[in-house]
Amino acid sequence: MCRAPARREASGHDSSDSPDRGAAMIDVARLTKQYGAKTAVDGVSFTVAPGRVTGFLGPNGAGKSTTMRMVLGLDRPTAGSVTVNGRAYRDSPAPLREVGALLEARALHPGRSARDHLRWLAASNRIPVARVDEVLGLVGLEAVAGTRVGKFSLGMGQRLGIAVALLGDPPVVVLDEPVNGLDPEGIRWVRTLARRLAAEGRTVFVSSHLMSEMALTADHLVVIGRGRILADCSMPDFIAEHAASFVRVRTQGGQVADVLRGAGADVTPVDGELHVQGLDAAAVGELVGDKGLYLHELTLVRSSLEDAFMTLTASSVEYTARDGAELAGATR
Ligand SMILES: Nc1ncnc2c1ncn2[C@@H]1O[C@H](COP(=O)(O)OP(=O)(O)OP(=O)(O)O)[C@@H](O)[C@H]1O
Repeated sequence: MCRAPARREASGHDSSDSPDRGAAMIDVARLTKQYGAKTAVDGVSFTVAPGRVTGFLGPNGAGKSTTMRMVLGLDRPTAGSVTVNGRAYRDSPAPLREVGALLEARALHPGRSARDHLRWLAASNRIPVARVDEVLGLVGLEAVAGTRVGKFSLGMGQRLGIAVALLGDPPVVVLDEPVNGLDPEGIRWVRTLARRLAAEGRTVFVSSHLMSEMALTADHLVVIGRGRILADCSMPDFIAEHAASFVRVRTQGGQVADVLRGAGADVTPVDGELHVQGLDAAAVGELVGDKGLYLHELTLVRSSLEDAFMTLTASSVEYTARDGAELAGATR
């Protein structure tokens, strides 16, 4: 089901209990973050499971980055808890080996080369230095490994950020807007990488504003709006539940619409075509054929993730604009 999970009690940050090391997952329990009077995250609970890509979606200001920052111990929850592999991130003795993360705001030393940056991180996390060239290869930055990071394009910076995330070969990977600034080839590369990491059994948690990209990348979705969970379900279930598919029919005259309505279908004329719900394409074709009528087009139109997302979050967009175009812009 595509519902937000029932609220449950916070499990606390106690890391002394034996964590379930076999299941490298992120467990968020009644997580709340307040900034003064503003509740950025409001009692959110969900689990990010291994072996699949979980997409994290929500309009601007929904609380995605704040949640991800709390997962990574960069922000302290006002209430509730987050555990990764059974314990709080800040209690991990080797965080980079446990969770690899790419966050929107990167703190890179502009005068340092990509290789030196990674070597410094490897040394301070007791990661073998040989892993540095491995990850540079993985993200396609070998040729510019000696270039100062300050000269990097946005896309190269994103690749370096992903190299940092993968440096410790972690079982859990958190990527906040990983395709920002990437060209189409880079976007495809991130998609393939995320899917491969999940296929290797890792826990992959990704936020993105690019719906078409998320639809191709994620197996499971957690959708947040105004700090609350709106949906937590598989990609197909989310789309099926929040956006209706229909059969598009082109024909001449009104007889076909009458036949379909007579069979109980819901028929809406739109710009010279009929949008039919309540009958599948085969049934439409057979009914019309039985009456000896002709069709010029018969197409199943599947609704997109974007349709479903817009339907679900329409009332949750933080900066709702009167103008429809601005509203679409508010969800990027
Ligand atoms: N440090 C802060 N101080 C005050 N308010 C904050 C702070 N960080 C975030 N907020 C507010 O908390 C809410 C959630 O912000 P957050 O950045 O988590 O949303 P988001 O879903 O990541 O949005 P976006 O898609 O725009 O990045 C917003 O209203 C934001 O203005």
